[in-house]
Amino acid sequence: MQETTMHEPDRRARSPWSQHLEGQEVRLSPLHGAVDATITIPGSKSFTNRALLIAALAKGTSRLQGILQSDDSYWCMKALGELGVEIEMDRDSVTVKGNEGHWSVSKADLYVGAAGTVARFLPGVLAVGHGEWTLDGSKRMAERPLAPLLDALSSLGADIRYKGNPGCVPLTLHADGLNGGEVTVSGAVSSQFTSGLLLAAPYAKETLTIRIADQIVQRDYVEMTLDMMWAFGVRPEVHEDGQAITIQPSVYEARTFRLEPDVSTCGYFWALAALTNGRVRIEGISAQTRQPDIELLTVLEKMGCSVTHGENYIEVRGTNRLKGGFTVSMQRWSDQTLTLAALAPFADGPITLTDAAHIRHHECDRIAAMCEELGKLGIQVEEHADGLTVYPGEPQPALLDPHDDHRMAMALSLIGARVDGVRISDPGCVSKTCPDFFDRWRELGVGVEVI
Ligand SMILES: O=C(O)C1=C[C@@H](OP(=O)(O)O)[C@@H](O)[C@H](O)C1
Ligand SMILES: C=C(OP(=O)(O)O)C(=O)O
Repeated sequence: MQETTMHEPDRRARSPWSQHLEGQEVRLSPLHGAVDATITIPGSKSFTNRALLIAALAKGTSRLQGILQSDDSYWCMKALGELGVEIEMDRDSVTVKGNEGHWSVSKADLYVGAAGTVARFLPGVLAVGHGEWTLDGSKRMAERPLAPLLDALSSLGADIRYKGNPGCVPLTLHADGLNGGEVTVSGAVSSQFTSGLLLAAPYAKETLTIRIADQIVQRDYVEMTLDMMWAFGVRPEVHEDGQAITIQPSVYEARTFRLEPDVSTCGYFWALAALTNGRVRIEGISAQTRQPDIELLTVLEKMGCSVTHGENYIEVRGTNRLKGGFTVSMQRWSDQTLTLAALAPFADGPITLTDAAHIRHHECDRIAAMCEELGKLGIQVEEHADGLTVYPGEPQPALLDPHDDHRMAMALSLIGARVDGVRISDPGCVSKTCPDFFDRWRELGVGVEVI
């Protein structure tokens, strides 16, 4: 068996909440029989980091229940703590004492890890204050696009100097309040630029209108930001068919808030039911969620699974032969592209995933990385500029590289739950959003050995 060089993970970006930091690889062995479980999943990364930042900007003390404890939320809380925000944790609840954008520490070195939500949401939050902060992140973060957001903030008064690649971290941000007026931003590479401007917008000195130059990929995440702003008492006005949003100067009001489970994480567990002709019920989630990855359920149904929506749960039952032979646009919910790509070899026809060119800018180039790893398993794949086609096949034993990407590791683990001999290097990378993923996998009956 040919074994190629693995991508060197950036371990500095792993938080104290990570696990298997020293683990070289995880060896997976298939479930005996079908999964049959009722489980809960920790809070949504997207809700957690939005709620933390808004609570820090708010007037009063907020209580957030059901937060995610992972690398991405750790770096968010750490940065807020370094700005002088008081955050107290009690299991999965936090209280955050808001300071209305008056950061008490006006000079600090802040680190965002590998968290896109922190890298894209923190600059605006800083720009409303007065001070000078440096911002740095993981090696991959220094390659991920930030320029559309930073250019917009510069045009509103932030003074940003780049220490490495222009438009990327590391950088220094000097702020003396955010101006109002009008600003235009692109949503074609990431929805997070628009969300990052929106979160800060109520604290601009005057009314701010954000114009979106093009089509936002994964638009639901912007809607999630708007919902969260409403929940904390701010009223953004969306106009021009959604292409412009106006925010009056206003202040977030502290709230007590229970966060939803992370639907992106739920996806791996529902997919496990699909793959093993089993049953997985996840409690605490409903189809009414704003989280776009809920769309996975529609595709699982198309593949022959049955989905039951209860009062406070969603259950997936698998099938003994998954159906393929279709194309699906991943533009709105592209975090599940890798999940579907991992299920696809077990379907009865090829599956083509399209409209996801932006995921080449995520934790790794996810299209290229998935094609490479499926290739190592002997699966036929075609790489397209905006996606991939995966053909039915019989995965062969292989050592796989998650490319320092939590979703690559979790998606590839699905294959290890069905066929013998799948090994994945650097199992600790799952800590970006689900540090105990492999314990959960083991509890559901998958053989998991971390060495
Ligand atoms: O705003 C958010 O919480 C997110 C937006 C999406 O990113 P992009 O819009 O950058 O693709 C998504 O992939 C990410 O996991 C979370
Ligand atoms: C793209 C993702 O994360 P980020 O928030 O770092 O963009 C992801 O979690 O799949």
